[in-house]
Amino acid sequence: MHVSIIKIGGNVIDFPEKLEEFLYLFSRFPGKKILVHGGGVMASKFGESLGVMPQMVDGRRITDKDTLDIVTMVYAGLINKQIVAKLQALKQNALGMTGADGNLIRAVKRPVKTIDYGFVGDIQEVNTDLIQTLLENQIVPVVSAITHDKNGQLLNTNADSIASELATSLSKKFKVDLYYCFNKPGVLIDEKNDHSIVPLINEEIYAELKKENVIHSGMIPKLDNAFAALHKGVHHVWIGKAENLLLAAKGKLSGTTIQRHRYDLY
Ligand SMILES: Nc1ncnc2c1ncn2[C@@H]1O[C@H](COP(=O)(O)OP(=O)(O)O)[C@@H](O)[C@H]1O
Ligand SMILES: CC(=O)N[C@@H](CCC(=O)OP(=O)(O)O)C(=O)O
Repeated sequence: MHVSIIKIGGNVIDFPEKLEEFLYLFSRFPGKKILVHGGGVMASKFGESLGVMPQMVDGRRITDKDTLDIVTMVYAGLINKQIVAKLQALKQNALGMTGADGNLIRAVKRPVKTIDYGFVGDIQEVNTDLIQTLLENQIVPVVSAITHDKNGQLLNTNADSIASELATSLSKKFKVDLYYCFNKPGVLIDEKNDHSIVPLINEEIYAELKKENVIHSGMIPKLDNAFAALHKGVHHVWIGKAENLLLAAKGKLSGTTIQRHRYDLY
């Protein structure tokens, strides 16, 4: 089986017409597929409206008890169910899940080192048998950024990490491609210039661009997750604009392809 894992970020989800367009393209995406979604932008706005201010460190949300309740309501509730309903309308048999549903993703609360992230989960195990059963029955899993520790505690886990870990675990059984869709057309040399796409990136280029601060903030965990997935057996990793998803599926260069080393050939 060939499985595609497609991740959509909060900057697209927050714009209803962009989300609608993306979900239409996702519904046309060929083969077995899983949708992983974040929703960080909406969670921050919703939290602020309730007086809970967002606190991010290295692209990760510090998640206290109130924040955990908010992200659970926003990711596992509102966003997940809206996406599922829209995909059902597009004739996709979507099934919305958190990591707790069917014990899909077990995580541990991140140990406190220099920073206490609170209820943030690091993924330990993925129930690949469950995913296989769903995919074999033509069901499209829609996975939100909430995991659990199997002792009754929900945890907040970055959606890029969920996509990477799902891809890595499934790659032990299947050929897996990973697509990170966001609001820019790929990794850019100049963030303000959509034409400055880096078509291929390897760890050497990544290190240089990071040093020069060309790559920063949310793009760092995204690329770390992308390289980790490639190292652990994922076949192909792509980063690009949500609206270019189908071009990417056809192998047309429309965003950034991640390569392990300088001389890897895709
Ligand atoms: N070199 C770069 N090219 C493109 N985006 C970059 C770059 N460096 C940093 N970024 C930032 O990374 C962000 C994407 O990360 P993030 O906000 O976590 O994505 P998502 O929308 O998937 O959650 C972009 O919106 C952009 O502001
Ligand atoms: C621990 C942690 O940082 N969790 C993320 C999960 C959501 C997410 O990743 O959303 P985007 O893909 O839209 O950024 C957060 O709460 O922001």
